[in-house]
Amino acid sequence: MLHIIWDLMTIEFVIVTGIALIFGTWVGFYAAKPRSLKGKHVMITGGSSGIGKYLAIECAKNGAHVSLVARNPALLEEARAEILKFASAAEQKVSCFSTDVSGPYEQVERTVLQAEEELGPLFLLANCAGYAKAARFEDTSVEEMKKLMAVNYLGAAQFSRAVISGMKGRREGSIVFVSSQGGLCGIYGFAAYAASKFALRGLAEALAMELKPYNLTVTVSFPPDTDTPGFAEENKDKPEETRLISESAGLFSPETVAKLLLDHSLKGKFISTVGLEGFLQSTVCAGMSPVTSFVDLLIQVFSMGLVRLVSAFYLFKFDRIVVKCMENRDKKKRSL
Ligand SMILES: NC(=O)C1=CN([C@@H]2O[C@H](COP(=O)(O)OP(=O)(O)OC[C@H]3O[C@@H](n4cnc5c(N)ncnc54)[C@H](OP(=O)(O)O)[C@@H]3O)[C@@H](O)[C@H]2O)C=CC1
Ligand SMILES: CCCCCCCCCCCCCCCC(=O)[C@@H](N)CO
Repeated sequence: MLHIIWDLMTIEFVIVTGIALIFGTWVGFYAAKPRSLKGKHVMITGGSSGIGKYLAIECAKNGAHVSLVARNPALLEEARAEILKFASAAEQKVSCFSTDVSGPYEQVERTVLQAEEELGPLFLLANCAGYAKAARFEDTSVEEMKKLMAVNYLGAAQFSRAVISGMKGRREGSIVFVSSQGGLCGIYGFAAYAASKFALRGLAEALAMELKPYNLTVTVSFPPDTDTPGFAEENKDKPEETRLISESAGLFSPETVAKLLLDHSLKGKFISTVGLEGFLQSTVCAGMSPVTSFVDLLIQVFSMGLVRLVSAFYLFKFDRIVVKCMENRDKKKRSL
């Protein structure tokens, strides 16, 4: 009996994947026309390092003027010089703004105003500034919880709030949020971090509905572990459990994450994922997120049950990791 159900589900999956692939090829190559960035102004918070910096490089390659927002002025200048090398035209500009995204709102507004004076009206805002702190919940200070929320969530919310009226008036533009695969399912060691990344999804969904009539799109990216300076920092004191569980979604380069994110954003896709696990996870977590891709909707409709089953295997594996790590720690303690 069980194997008949399994066979039926497999057949269903193969048919759906087949249809999706044919449609996907058609839509991907012929129908979906990405918007052009030539001469447009793109603002990237967290643009001086990691995913944000590579996103800036991609935008520069596509002919955009780029404004970078981060705290450290030296790092900003360094990134500016690197990004300029990738500009496709001599008149392209890259400007730096040393602003804390979690600082006072007046400062955020001033940064946006100044950047628009220098580089023109904003076409795309990418909220990449953020950080991760991996620790068991009882080892996480309340201060750290507040800071994660202030930088990862409020930072993105304040910048979005500051650019929206202008974009609505112009009837063109796009907002990008960088969440995380840890913003789709809560895992060991990421309690405080996950909350800040889940929050971004709620914001993005509501905003997408508000902005759609104004021809504005919202994209939220859910990257897996990405090889950046921020990732190296997070690894210094990351619990073994968090590392092992995260690893099951793979490790990707910031170039890959940034390229996909820009492509998805310019095509108006709401969800941007990287890798097979990322795609499967976004499928099972599709919920009531906006429908921006017919192919994705088709895949979600026909494979949701099966992918949920696959997710149960992953969760089972994660629980095993947690138990194993606990046993190993106990063993070590006893041998001391
Ligand atoms: N790397 C990874 O494995 C993953 C990362 N992400 C998310 O992607 C985003 C980028 O991460 P990643 O590229 O690894 O990080 P990096 O640490 O390499 O870069 C972070 C950037 O954000 C800036 N930044 C940090 N805090 C603030 C602040 N308070 N105000 C203004 N700017 C700030 C940093 O500059 P400065 O310090 O000078 O301010 C820097 O430019 C983050 O939101 C992260 O949570 C999501 C999934 C996986
Ligand atoms: C059918 C379902 C399949 C799903 C399998 C995949 C499950 C992945 C678990 C979560 C991975 C969390 C990575 C967070 C990376 C991150 O945000 C930090 N590195 C930040 O710097």
